[in-house]
Amino acid sequence: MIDANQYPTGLTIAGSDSGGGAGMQADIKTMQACKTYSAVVVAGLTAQNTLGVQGAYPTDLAVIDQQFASVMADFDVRAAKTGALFDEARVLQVAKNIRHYQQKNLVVDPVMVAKGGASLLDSAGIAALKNHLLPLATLLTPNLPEAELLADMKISTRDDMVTAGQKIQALGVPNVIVKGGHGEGAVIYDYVLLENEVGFWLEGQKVETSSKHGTGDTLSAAITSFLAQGDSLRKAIEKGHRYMNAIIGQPLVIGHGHGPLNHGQWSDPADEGGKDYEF
Ligand SMILES: Nc1ncnc2c1ncn2[C@@H]1O[C@H](COP(=O)(O)OP(=O)(O)O)[C@@H](O)[C@H]1O
Ligand SMILES: Cc1ncc(COP(=O)(O)OP(=O)(O)O)c(N)n1
Repeated sequence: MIDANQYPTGLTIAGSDSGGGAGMQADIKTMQACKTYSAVVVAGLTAQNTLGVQGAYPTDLAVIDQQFASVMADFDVRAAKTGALFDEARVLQVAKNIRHYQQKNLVVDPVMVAKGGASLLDSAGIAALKNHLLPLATLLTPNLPEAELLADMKISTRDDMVTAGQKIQALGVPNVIVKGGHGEGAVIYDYVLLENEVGFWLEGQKVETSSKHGTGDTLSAAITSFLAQGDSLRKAIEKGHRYMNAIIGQPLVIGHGHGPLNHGQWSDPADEGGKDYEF
């Protein structure tokens, strides 16, 4: 028998991707692969596939409240993450609930634009995220375009990534990863800046694949999983990065556009053991 201590609960507060590759579907698959149970607050529905987003339908505000109430009444949510939140009203409603339930270990993935170019957060939503959600976050995980917008600067070099990370931290979030997946070159560098620590780099060989829909969701969900399991933030980030590197090299060729990741099942080779179960 596996109980809530061995298989802790993480929460994803995100949009649904009907194509199954990104959004809450990527989060649920990631958490399952990383051995964390996932509860969900659906912030909106998208009609989406590997070719793009055909429609986006934010959830009623009262329904967001009700989902939070249901989840929080029954589960011990040890870590949570946010994904696509669509607009100012959804961001404010989520922030209100995070405050109300005093949710700790909050990873905010400031999802703004899908790979196909569709907007998943309008400009008032970006301002609300910056002013109301970011101060509640344990960790913010912008990609390069999101970091450029939040830090209000162009990012062309690794030095720029460092400066952007510092500027974003100064906005009021203690810990930041500036993800380098959109960068040039054979190696991808993610810059990690943790509270009271010197920044460091996580490196990975760039995998040339069209199957990388949902990479950002997956990384943030993996980190959330490991936080739920009680790992330190640094360890959770390092394990999340190892998980990403392991799965991105096993692409699924499904659909006709940006294919999904193959989330699979994963055991961290660096783990000393004791966290593996028979399924
Ligand atoms: N082609 C790739 N090969 C290896 N790792 C990648 C690749 N693309 C992205 N990653 C990794 O996936 C994670 C998400 O990065 P990124 O793609 O920048 O986020 P987003 O999906 O939010 O745009 C990062 O850890 C990054 O290093
Ligand atoms: C519903 C929904 N949420 C988030 C995203 C974007 O996810 P991301 O991990 O940034 O992946 P890409 O879309 O950039 O591949 C999404 N598309 N849909």
